[in-house]
Amino acid sequence: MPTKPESPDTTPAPPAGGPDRAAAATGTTGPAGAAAEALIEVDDLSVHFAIRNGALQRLGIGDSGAVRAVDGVSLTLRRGEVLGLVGESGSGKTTLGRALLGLTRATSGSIRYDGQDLTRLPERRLRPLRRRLQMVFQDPHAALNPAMDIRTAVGHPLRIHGLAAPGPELDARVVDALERVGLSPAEQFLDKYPADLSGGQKQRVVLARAIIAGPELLVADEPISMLDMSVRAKILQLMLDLRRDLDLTYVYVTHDLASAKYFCDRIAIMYLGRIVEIGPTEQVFAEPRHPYTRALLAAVPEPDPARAVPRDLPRGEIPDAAHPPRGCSFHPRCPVAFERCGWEGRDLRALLERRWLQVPAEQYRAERALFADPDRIGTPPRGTRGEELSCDVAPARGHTAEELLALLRRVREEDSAREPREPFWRGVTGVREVEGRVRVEFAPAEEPELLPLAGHRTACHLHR
Ligand SMILES: Nc1ncnc2c1ncn2[C@@H]1O[C@H](COP(=O)(O)OP(=O)(O)OP(=O)(O)O)[C@@H](O)[C@H]1O
Repeated sequence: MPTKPESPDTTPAPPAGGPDRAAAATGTTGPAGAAAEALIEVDDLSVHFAIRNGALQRLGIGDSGAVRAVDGVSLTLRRGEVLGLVGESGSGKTTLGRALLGLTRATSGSIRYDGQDLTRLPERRLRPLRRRLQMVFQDPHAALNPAMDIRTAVGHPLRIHGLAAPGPELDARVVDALERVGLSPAEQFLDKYPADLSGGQKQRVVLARAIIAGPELLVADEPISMLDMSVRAKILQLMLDLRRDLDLTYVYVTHDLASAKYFCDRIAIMYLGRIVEIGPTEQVFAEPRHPYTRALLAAVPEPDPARAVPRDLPRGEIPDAAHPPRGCSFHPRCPVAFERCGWEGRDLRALLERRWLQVPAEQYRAERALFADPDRIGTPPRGTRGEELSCDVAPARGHTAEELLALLRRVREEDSAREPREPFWRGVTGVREVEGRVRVEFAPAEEPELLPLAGHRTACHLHR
């Protein structure tokens, strides 16, 4: 790993609507100092992708809704910083990164850059801005056209933005860009094709193409993950050198905390379309506050076996972004969840599924047979965040609500006697019979807001 240069600034950006708003967006309430200028301000940004189930919808019985890839994100990107967007697959990092460049359209919210709201600009007005807002993709092999020589590939942004016509001036600028990314003597690369280059060289060409038109921001989406281990650190170091020499700002999209630790000034931890923790990298690593951040950090391989920590993330998988969990999206996986985190009907289903994996087969069959439709307990309508304060569970034909009620009470008692206790029951305020069904009632819940804590910001009810 390269040595991380001194951070240019980890103090808050100047207020963009009052100090509270600035603090909320930057993820820090650190001491005032030489405030870095805001390059981009994102306010309450959402990107939802419509789910279309064409044939069924035409019949009026289809499943509709939206994947909430980015869901109410606010942040300020400061000029000259490296901001990491970190999270598991599906957390919305790439979509947020693309939205910052206008490559993916926002559903709502704003992205202010250079006095304009990118979310409202038509494509023809976005196009000239792309010279200053560039993307570096994960796979350098796919990013380069195999039939295009390096001269043409790297010079392409200058041509499409009308900054240079083919000829000596364009060639000189291509040579300069290639030299800046460490490909020298650059002239020897001009007539080569991607197939003539190694993976690391291709990523350098991709970087040369990204910087040639004088950008301000590079959104780099897993720029080293497809590269050989031996060249990853060199590419990150090159990117840091380019930032210094060309006054660049980076958004670094990654699921790899180790590289984020060395590369980023600040990191935003994303979970299911939201930022759950944001702050200066050192602080987030030294004092992670959100249980999800802690779980991610615990999953980073520990080189020192004496300090080995559990590698697994908490139980369960990242939920479907088409209907995120009620309250805090992380609560179904959270080891320290409590009453107000947003328990709901599908958590009961997950609990029963876990139980049925553990009990003897005969007991599993007997218990499952009591439920009319155990696979759909608590399933919220597609496209909605669970909002129900209770969930009704119907008994199977031939069984009664009393039998179901007795079973659920027994499960609750068993779970409550166990260590560690099952957190689900902490959010259950009542289990009773209503009109031939069993109603499970839940404590009120809110979505946690990003609030300041220990120099960074965390969205977790534990820290309110
Ligand atoms: N064009 C699209 N149409 C529909 N759904 C999409 C689209 N792009 C992304 N999604 C969905 O949005 C959610 C967020 O995806 P995104 O790629 O932004 O996450 P990510 O954190 O970058 O994941 P990865 O590391 O796997 O790229 C996922 O549920 C994904 O399936």
